Amino acid sequence: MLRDIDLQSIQEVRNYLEEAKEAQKILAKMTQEEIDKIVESMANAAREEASRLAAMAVEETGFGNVADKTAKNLFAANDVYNSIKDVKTVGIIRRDEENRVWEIAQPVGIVAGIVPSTNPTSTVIFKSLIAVKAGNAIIFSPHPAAAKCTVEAARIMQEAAERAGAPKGLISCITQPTMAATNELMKHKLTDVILATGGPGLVKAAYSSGKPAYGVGPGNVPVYIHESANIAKAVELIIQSKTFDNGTICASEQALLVDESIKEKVVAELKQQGAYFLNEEEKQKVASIIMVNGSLNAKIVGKTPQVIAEMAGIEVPADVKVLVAEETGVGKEYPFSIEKLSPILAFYTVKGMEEASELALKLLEVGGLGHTVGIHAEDEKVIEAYTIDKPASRIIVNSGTTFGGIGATVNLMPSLTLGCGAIGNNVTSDNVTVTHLFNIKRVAFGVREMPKKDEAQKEAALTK
Ligand SMILES: CC(=O)SCCNC(=O)CCNC(=O)[C@H](O)C(C)(C)COP(=O)(O)OP(=O)(O)OC[C@H]1O[C@@H](n2cnc3c(N)ncnc32)[C@H](O)[C@@H]1OP(=O)(O)O
Repeated sequence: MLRDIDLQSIQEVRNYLEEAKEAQKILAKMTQEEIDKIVESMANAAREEASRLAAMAVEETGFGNVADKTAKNLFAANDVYNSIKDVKTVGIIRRDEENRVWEIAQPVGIVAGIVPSTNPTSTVIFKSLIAVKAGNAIIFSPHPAAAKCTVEAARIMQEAAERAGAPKGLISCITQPTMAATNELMKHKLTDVILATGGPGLVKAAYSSGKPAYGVGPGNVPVYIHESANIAKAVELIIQSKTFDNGTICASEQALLVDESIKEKVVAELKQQGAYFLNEEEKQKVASIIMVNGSLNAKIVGKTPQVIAEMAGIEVPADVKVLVAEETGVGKEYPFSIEKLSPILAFYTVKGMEEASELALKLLEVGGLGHTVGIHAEDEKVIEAYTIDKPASRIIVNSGTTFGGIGATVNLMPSLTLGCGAIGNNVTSDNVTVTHLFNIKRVAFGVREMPKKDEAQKEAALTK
């Protein structure tokens, strides 16, 4: 039985879809220069509003911190923008005269953008930029716990687009987030593609909608520290990455797999750089708040180690950056082994690469198949042997996995929607970007002829 609010929100979606259809028709007639001007204006506005949107997101969700959320918004406004601004997306985008094939960009039309509560404004900036650059309209479905800041981010993007000549209704956002509205958006005949970033339930709903969908599965990133690693540097990179926005990015480190031969040095370095190793009693207390009803407890997501410690009934010094628990088990019965989206790390000791490999696979099977793994090592032979069979779409070497995964510190496509490939139930293993939001039509000229029928028969007789 639908409630009044469901009916109202469904009507809101239908109105946005009608407006988006008209807006996209206008956009589809624009030149590359006109579209580029609009996208540039959007990126500029995102840059100007980065810190205000970050503050709104922290206030509304209680996840992360303003400085890092500002950096995340700026990552979308700068890195993502720079990576797409020169991509051709209008008309004939490639002429291969040697093979006589031309490629023509065809916008997908209307994109449904599902936005997670962990990255509620940066995802809007990112998805708006790639959708409009590819010639599409986009309608956002915000997470209920982050609706205000997501609506505001979409408003800023739309107004900036309009200032540069875009039509009304190109970018919009559901203001009353209900599952009825989100389902309407995902299933409606006017919706062409879904870009779903968020919790597993919603990604599954996107795949079941019958529409083409780019969904993003969960991460559970294991990071191997091999004995050849530069330990001090590796620990510095890991702490910076793991603590960014209090651990809310799905490519952030979840478990360290450390060679036994260097364990003592790694532990000392971690302690030196702000890690707090939980004793057995403290470990049990923290373990008891990591999960509720078999899933991650949203109350610990994006919180500081001090807040998490207090929730667990323990006390840690004010300068602690990350909580670490030594662990040997893997699976839902071992809460430290799951994706925690907070500054909590599991620490495993391994006897060399083979054991690390087996353990990494088990950790990925708990919930991060196809997502991301990391390795810190100087020996390239080890790097090659370790990485080659990993079921992960991004294998980040000697860099924090948060920044590596999203393409900030390695040469991967800058993105806030990270595909996990078929093994993660995703259609792509790419970092999703503008090229995923237009289709390519190919004009192919005849360059050879099929053999004529009688000639083909003669040839067949001769070869008998
Ligand atoms: C590159 C990157 O970093 S992408 C990051 C993407 N990854 C993630 O977001 C991590 C996965 N997310 C999660 O695990 C969870 O969202 C958490 C732990 C962060 C927060 O959890 P919670 O808010 O408690 O739960 P959840 O996100 O599942 O949603 C709560 C409710 O809102 C509903 N909801 C979520 N999104 C929407 C939406 N767009 N529209 C309508 N309803 C929605 C859910 O269906 C759920 O409803 P229910 O309580 O009736 O089942």
